[in-house]
Amino acid sequence: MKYKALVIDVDGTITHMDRKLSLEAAEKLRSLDIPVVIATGNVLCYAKAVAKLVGVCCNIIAENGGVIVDGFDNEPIVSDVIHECEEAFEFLSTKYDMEKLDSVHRKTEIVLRSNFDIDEAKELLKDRFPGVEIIDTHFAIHIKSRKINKGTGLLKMAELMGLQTSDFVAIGDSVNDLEMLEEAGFAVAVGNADDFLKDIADYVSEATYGDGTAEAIDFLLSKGLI
Ligand SMILES: O=C(O)COP(=O)(O)O
Ligand SMILES: [Mg+2]
Repeated sequence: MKYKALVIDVDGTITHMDRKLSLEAAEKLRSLDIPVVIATGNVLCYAKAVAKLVGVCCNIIAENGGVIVDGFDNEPIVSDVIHECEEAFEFLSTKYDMEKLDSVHRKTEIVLRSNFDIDEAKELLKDRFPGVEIIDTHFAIHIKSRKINKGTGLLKMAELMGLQTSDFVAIGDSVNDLEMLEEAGFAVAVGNADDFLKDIADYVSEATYGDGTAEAIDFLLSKGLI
């Protein structure tokens, strides 16, 4: 089977831990003759810049599926899920000294500096705010709605592109990629990925970060899968 598109995470998958872009991964993505969708927990404007500079513009799943756009100048689809996240944040702010990140551009979730006990916060939210989850991507802490994730984002993006989610290869590194990899037709975890992601992947790269993405793309090309 030849997959028709690729959906790829950004931080930890085409960037290193210091968030510097892997030029090798960018080169590989840019050279593909199938559409490449950027899927990230970052905000839309950041994801658009990534897509433009990497040269894979511009089908984007931003804010972990909360914001979706299929074209640089098209109107984004923004999920109306911020309210419960805000309420959960206000509640946690009575317990911890919390710092919001990227709040000016964020429309569907709240991202925080990792300076509080996340496991304790998860317990505090569990019964009070069942519709909200806290996830740690190793790059930031997200208070997000359980209604959306990169998997629901991929479902919507596939519809917009006239494809099935099974037509996609998905590549990721962290907890916020799990649903996307489960939804796609072929799942790739880079070498630095969390173990639970490697457990469900069809291919696990030896190499890490962008080198892992480059390795996976070479593998997929060598097998005629893309
Ligand atoms: O936004 C984050 O926390 C991580 O970003 P990513 O989804 O591109 O890895
Ligand atoms: Mg990531």
